[in-house]
Amino acid sequence: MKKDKKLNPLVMERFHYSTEQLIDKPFNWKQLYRLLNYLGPYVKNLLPASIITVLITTAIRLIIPIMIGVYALEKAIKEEKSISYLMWIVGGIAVLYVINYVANIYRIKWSNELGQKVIYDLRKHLFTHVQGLSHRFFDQRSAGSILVRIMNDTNSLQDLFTNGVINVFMDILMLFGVIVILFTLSPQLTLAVLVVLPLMFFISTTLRKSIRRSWQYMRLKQSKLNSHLNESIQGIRVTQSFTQEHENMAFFDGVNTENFEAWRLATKKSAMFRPLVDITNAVGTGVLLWYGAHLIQSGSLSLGQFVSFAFYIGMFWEPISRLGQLYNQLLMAMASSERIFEYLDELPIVHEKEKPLPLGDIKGHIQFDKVEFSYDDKRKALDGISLEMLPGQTIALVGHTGSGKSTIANLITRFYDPTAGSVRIDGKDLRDVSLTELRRQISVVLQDTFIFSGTIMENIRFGNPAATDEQVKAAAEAIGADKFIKKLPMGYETEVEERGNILSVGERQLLSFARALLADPRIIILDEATASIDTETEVQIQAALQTLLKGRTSIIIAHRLSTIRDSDKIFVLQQGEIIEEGNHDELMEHQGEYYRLIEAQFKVMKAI
Ligand SMILES: Nc1ncnc2c1ncn2[C@@H]1O[C@H](COP(=O)(O)OP(=O)(O)OP(=O)(O)O)[C@@H](O)[C@H]1O
Repeated sequence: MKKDKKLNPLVMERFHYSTEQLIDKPFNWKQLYRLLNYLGPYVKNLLPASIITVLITTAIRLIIPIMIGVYALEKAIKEEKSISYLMWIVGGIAVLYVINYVANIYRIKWSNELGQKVIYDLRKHLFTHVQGLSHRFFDQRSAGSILVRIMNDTNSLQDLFTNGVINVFMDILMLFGVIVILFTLSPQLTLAVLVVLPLMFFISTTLRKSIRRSWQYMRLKQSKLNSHLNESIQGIRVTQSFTQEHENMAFFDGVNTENFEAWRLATKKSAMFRPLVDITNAVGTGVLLWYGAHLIQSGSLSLGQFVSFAFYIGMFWEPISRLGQLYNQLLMAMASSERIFEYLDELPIVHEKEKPLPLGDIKGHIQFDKVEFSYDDKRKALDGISLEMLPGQTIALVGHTGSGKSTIANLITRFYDPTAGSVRIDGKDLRDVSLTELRRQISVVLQDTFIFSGTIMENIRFGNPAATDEQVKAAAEAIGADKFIKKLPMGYETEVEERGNILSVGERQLLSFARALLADPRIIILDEATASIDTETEVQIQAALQTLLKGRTSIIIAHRLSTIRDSDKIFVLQQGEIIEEGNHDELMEHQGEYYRLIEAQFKVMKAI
């Protein structure tokens, strides 16, 4: 890279990426058993079918060398000198090859299907499980790291299930068959040739271990590269506005080089493996020829037996080499499955009782009774909150940043349970009622509206999947969102990307209001956007709010004076405690914290 600008080393230190550790765990039988349980649904169809094809192909491969060496060469040609005998054997071999061909096609088809299905099940299980986990789980992890486990870790198990399980069976069978046949043909020659076995063993274990480590190391570098790339693209706007492209590029260059070097080392080591195995084979073949010739001369081995023997020796190394590879594959799979099972063993902290109370249609009466809550068991986010919100009331929560407003909203939707005290809706403790029934009747409109990839129509329909197009449009009209939607190139059918980048902040807000209106909840929680929007949009949003909040218990984390002033009750929070409550006029008269907050807001507005 051209060094056209001097880099500040301090800036380079800002790049921190937590990468997974190199895992070189010992073999864990319990975990393997748990993993193999995923084969359960296939023990009656795909698994036995694949095993039968393996049995057929292995048996045929074991029979053919005997037919060539002992029967064709020795019996038909040397002893009987009969062409028709030879033709029968050749015909038999041809038939066996055809059967082998067909069985192989099905072996590959079925074992691949088995592998794919197991991974499909595992990924589905993992995704379903992760989706049901509590907010705390997602607080502690980045979306990227969760993605890696659901995709990469399950992928790395695919090979094990596609080839590993079936091949191990085939290889063990083959090895066993070959050894028995070799000893039957000539025990002396077998022992002589097997002197290279320790050499083979040494290469397999030592070199393979080192190869595996270098591939793992390469993956770590790759994951660092991925993280940097991910962050760079996600934050590209900020990078460009602070002109940090040069630093980004320099770091990228560094990681890219590291990745390249790691890859080069890994391929270099891998390339050494095959020639070393070939050398061992060559030594084995040398011993075979030299000692075999000696045995033939002394009359203790026939030529036909020798030929068959040579075939079998060729077949002997293949399963050994593959079993070594499988062992590596298993260790890698152990590392991945450990990460997968760690997620699967994670239980939702907030979970429904076995027999939850039916909630029915709620009125929207909310009570907090001496509620305490902490996210991390260290700092209290809520400290003894008691409050009441009556059905249909509009409640404003105000206070400095970090005072606990969003936490109150999180407890009403039961994303977390209180550490002490209780939250009740219509007199029922939230821990006793059905979670689905509860959340179905509450809508949350967040400051940063999440737009899903799809059309505008689909995004609004997210509030109520059963709604018709007309109902969606009616909701958008009631909120006043239809004006901007109609101006879009395809109207309601305009595609928006995941983050809704083509929409402005105000438009996204209106879209989320329409979504919430369509859900028609009894309780609505609204985190007002702090971003300043133009007066016209402000007026539009105020009107939309009136439609949205009418007849529902509404909790607003309020920033706009107009919302605060119109609300039935205001709770002022400070460090997790309610320090004042009342309506706007009462609190202004009191001249306490609320008064100071409003004064400060006025000063800011005047300054603007
Ligand atoms: N997921 C979390 N994990 C750990 N601590 C958290 C988490 N969310 C919030 N907190 C902490 O809990 C406290 C209360 O946060 P909360 O989000 O309720 O404040 P807030 O009043 O809504 O603030 P803001 O107006 O900035 O949104 C803060 O000290 C915050 O740092």
